[in-house]
Amino acid sequence: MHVRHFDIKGPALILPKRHEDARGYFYEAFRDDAFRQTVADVTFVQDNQALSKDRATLRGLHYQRSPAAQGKLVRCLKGSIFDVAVDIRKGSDTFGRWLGQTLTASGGEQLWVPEGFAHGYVTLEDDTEVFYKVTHPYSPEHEAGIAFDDPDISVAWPFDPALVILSAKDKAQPRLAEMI
Ligand SMILES: Cc1cn([C@H]2C[C@H](O)[C@@H](COP(=O)(O)OP(=O)(O)O[C@H]3O[C@@H](C)C(=O)[C@@H](O)[C@H]3O)O2)c(=O)[nH]c1=O
Repeated sequence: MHVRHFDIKGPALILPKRHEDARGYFYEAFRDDAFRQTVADVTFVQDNQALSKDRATLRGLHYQRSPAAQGKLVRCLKGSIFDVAVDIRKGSDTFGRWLGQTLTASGGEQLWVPEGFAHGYVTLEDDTEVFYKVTHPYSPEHEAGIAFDDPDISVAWPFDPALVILSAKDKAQPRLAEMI
């Protein structure tokens, strides 16, 4: 697998090596030893899968508070997304900055979003399925969110913010400044 890093320290883009033949392809979608050595020495404890029926469905920006903070390893099983991580690590040089990456089922790219980041994505196609591994179990009492359109963060989402499809919860998320 090939690993790329970003200006914001911590997150990584993972490009698994695909073996193609006449039948199709084979690849190691996740390998614990390689991940620990080249990306992060973490243990994944839960796998999540989400289907979004419509293009422009936006989920986020979400995180779990300490001591239930989660690292997330995100990929697309069907369709494609624009996946976003926002640095909310207190004292970080890049606090409040975001990075975005297109993840496609056809390309197999994976984004590693460590603890200390809020995470969100928007679907680029109808019937998009997202799969992600997390390093801490779901804990509703530690769930938190930030408005996807917080002007202090200014994520360049690939859709008009007025046109995205949101959950009731995500329509009412606070701004990052209100969280501190
Ligand atoms: C996240 C989660 C939700 N649920 C339940 C709660 C609720 O009834 C239903 C849907 O939950 P949500 O509306 O929070 O789903 P969703 O908006 O897809 O939330 C997810 O968004 C992305 C961006 C993330 O990064 C994830 O960590 C998670 O927060 O699923 C679980 O049972 N386990 C879980 O781990």
